Amino acid sequence: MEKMDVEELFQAQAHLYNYTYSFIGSMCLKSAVHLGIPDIIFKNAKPITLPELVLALQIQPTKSGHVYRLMRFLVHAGFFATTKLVKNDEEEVGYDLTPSSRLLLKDNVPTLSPFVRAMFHPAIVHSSESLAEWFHSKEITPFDSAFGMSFWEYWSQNQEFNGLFNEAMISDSGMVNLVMRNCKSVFEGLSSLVDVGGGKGGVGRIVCELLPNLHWTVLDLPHVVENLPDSTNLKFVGGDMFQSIPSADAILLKLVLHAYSDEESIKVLKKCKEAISKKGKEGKVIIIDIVVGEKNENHVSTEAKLFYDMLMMVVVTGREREEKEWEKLFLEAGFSHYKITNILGLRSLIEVYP
Ligand SMILES: C[S@@+](CC[C@H](N)C(=O)[O-])C[C@H]1O[C@@H](n2cnc3c(N)ncnc32)[C@H](O)[C@@H]1O
Repeated sequence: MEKMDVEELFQAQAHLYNYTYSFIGSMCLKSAVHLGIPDIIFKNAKPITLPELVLALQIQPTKSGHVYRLMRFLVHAGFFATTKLVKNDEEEVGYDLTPSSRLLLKDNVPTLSPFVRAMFHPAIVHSSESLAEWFHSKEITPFDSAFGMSFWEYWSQNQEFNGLFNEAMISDSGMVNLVMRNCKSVFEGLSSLVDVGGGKGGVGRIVCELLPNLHWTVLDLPHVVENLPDSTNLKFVGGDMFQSIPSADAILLKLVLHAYSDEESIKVLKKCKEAISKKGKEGKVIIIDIVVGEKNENHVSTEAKLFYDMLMMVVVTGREREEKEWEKLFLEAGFSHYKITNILGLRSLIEVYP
């Protein structure tokens, strides 16, 4: 065989093995979160040596040697960095945080620790294992095949899952909320808005503080909004977006439509159009969600968006859409034009007009 062909084959082998073993990478990340390694390093206030880390972990003494191997992998994967430390004239390696592991600090704002924990829930991991069989089955999603009910039914019936996922959604959406203040102009001039599937009202609190004259209503499923107290211009309503949406100048759908099929999304968008047309004037729908294939994407962000799409395929009926696919939904729901702005990291802001 030619030298070049062999090199290419070995490179292909490495590529294949990397994806075959990426679940081991996920489990190493899970271990780091469950063992609390990011918080231990943060509390140390300076790079931590291996013996210090082992001591702080309070693990079985026989496992100490394996911590080095776990850290070597996680350093390679970019979750920790190493620096050289000199102690008693001896050189030692110190482990430090990287921007990715800073996002895993429990008490930091923002933190993605609850999000990462929830994604490792056995219900998610287990349902993704039946993806291949699902292509042959008549079940709507691999999650339905695995649990005999939809993800939404499982969420409402399982107390632990409900708590874990609500926290996960709050932490994921906290990343978008970081730059929500920069979106003030999108909400200016509106006197009322319904935040459909608005969860615990995270965005509402931020925007209402900036625009005290804007009346913000969160519409979400009754079990999500029960017992949430209203404030001056923020109120919570339990309901079902497929049944009815209160009228307002604008509707916000943040991280909602990607969890639903095209048919379901068109149904919701039609209800939104009715809701913004009731007052005699036509308002707008504001969508915050992933747009796949945007100009400013790099390899890492494209991969994250495509992973999200696979997750939507495993657990719900939704999908991550390219601009053309979004446009098709808007036109079918009776809207005439839209504008996409990309200032929210993995998510984009789409303003849709009747
Ligand atoms: C991914 S979360 C997004 C929450 C919030 N918009 C945010 O960005 O943090 C999706 C939300 O849609 C809500 N939801 C799902 N089905 C719904 C329905 N039929 N009617 C109203 N809300 C619904 C869920 O309860 C959940 O709070």
